[in-house]
Amino acid sequence: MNHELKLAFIGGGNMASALASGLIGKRCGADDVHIIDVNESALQQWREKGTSVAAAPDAVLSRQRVWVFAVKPQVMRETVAACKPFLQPDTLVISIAAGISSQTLSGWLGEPGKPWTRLVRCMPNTPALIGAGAAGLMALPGVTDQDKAQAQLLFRAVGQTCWVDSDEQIDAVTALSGSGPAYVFLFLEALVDGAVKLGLSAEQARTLALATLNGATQLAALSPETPATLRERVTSKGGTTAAALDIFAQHHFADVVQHAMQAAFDRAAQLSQEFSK
Ligand SMILES: NC(=O)C1=CN([C@@H]2O[C@H](COP(=O)(O)OP(=O)(O)OC[C@H]3O[C@@H](n4cnc5c(N)ncnc54)[C@H](OP(=O)(O)O)[C@@H]3O)[C@@H](O)[C@H]2O)C=CC1
Ligand SMILES: O=C(O)[C@@H]1CCC=N1
Repeated sequence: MNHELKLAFIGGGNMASALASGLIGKRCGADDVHIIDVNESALQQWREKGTSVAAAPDAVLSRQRVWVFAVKPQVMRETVAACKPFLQPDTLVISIAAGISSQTLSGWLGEPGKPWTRLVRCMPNTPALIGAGAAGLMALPGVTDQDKAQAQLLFRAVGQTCWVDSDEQIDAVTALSGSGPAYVFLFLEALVDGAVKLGLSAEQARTLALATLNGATQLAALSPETPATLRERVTSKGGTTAAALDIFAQHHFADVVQHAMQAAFDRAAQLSQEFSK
């Protein structure tokens, strides 16, 4: 275990919990992690995990080499301002907030005319909770190779990572894998409800629907064939799958998915505009 990794989460909610649960015991000890959160019940849960906690930024932050900002975008500016007095020249700052651009963040963290560029913007997702996350990362010029390796190590501990080059691409990652688990859960709910309407019990439906999503995605990941070919293999001419896929096509399923992703992407850009003022 790497006890060199001294980590702070500023905001200890859903996403910080998902990340920390993969990291503690694997990349660092609980006592290497410091949590700042305004919510007393969240802090109590962290105390039980063995981390140090504080209700407001404190001097412990100065000793934590990596800071992960994990508060909602709406409170990010005031949170950054409160933490800023504890920044050290070698602090690696990581933000996981949706829709706050690296330029805006580096302005908030830096001084007039001297933006803070030791900054990684990251978009993770909640399956990190079980080590099956997907995260896009982007680094500003002040990030050293060692910092990059450190950030990569952090998020690799809880899933797959992918470096991207721009804030726009982070917004695209947000629309795909950041928000994506919610799309999959929606599809799962629809499959289960559909199966119950067709006469299966909720338990039977859940077991088979989960196994189908899991099996199909594993097959797509392991097979050299494209998803389109794998889909065709399921689809017998004049058979049941063709009947179902006809309905998806009539309702423009692919368009609906792409419109939904565009809305997530646009919302990220809109947040980014709002918070750059
Ligand atoms: N949830 C997800 O799937 C993903 C979320 N993200 C990003 O992660 C960030 C956090 O999201 P999520 O974990 O879902 O949010 P949560 O609301 O679960 O967690 C945020 C935590 O921060 C606390 N908090 C509020 N204000 C402050 C403050 N000033 N200082 C310290 N802590 C504060 C909140 O307390 P209280 O509840 O009392 O306000 C809460 O405990 C967001 O920016 C989001 O865009 C990124 C990828 C995926
Ligand atoms: O819904 C949101 O804004 C956050 C970002 C990605 C997932 N949850």
